[in-house]
Amino acid sequence: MTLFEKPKAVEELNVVRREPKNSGEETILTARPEAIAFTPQQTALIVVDMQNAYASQGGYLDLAGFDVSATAPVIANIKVAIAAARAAGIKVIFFQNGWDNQYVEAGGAGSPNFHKSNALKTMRKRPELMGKLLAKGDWDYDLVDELRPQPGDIVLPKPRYSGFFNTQLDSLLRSYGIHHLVFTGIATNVCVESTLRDGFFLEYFGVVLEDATHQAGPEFAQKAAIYNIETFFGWVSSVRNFCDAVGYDAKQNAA
Ligand SMILES: C/C(=C/NC(N)=O)C(=O)O
Repeated sequence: MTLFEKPKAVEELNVVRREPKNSGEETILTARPEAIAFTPQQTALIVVDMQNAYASQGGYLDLAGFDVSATAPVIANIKVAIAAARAAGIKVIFFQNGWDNQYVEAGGAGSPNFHKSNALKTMRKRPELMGKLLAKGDWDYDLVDELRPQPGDIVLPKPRYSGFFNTQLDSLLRSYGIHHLVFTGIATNVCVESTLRDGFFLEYFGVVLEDATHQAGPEFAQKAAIYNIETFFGWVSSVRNFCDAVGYDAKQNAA
């Protein structure tokens, strides 16, 4: 079997294929509600906001009262997905959410972000945290140690939940000829879903690897986001299926 040959099990299934057809060698990702075909050269792996703020104890979500105790397996799964993407020639794009340490980019009281951001609200309650939560240059803003960008990866700062808002994402994807986006990161129900939705409106095919994501809030928020994506905006798959699709043996590469 060559690297991107279709596995027998999915050959017979209903497969979503973009038209005009992808120009490179195609592979098929097992997903819900149906399998989806993509070419690695026209696909990006999007790593959403894997910062201490969202994934570490003592980071913003934790301080704001959200449960981050189950993020370690998510980090480990994202690490595998990143390695598989790099090995297959899939562009890896990291997002970092946040603002300058004076919070000018967060918007003032004229911005809904000022009123809805739980980071900003937490800092208004606890002024000693001002200049720390989601502030560029602080530990909270940094990507977690386990997920470090490498040469060839792209790192994009973003000031709001959607990765398409006020960033270079759309123009970068267009210049690379990328139209399939594979999503990982935190939080499924906020920045992952917002970015995937905006991508849908811009004609990008979005797939979320559900075991490489984690919600902000109760478990029903994860279930609802996954339901929305699977039913209305895109496709849902797993890190294992992604590795299989690109011919990456996670076990062998872990050794
Ligand atoms: C709640 C929240 C989520 N961000 C994200 N990266 O999904 C926030 O930024 O306040």
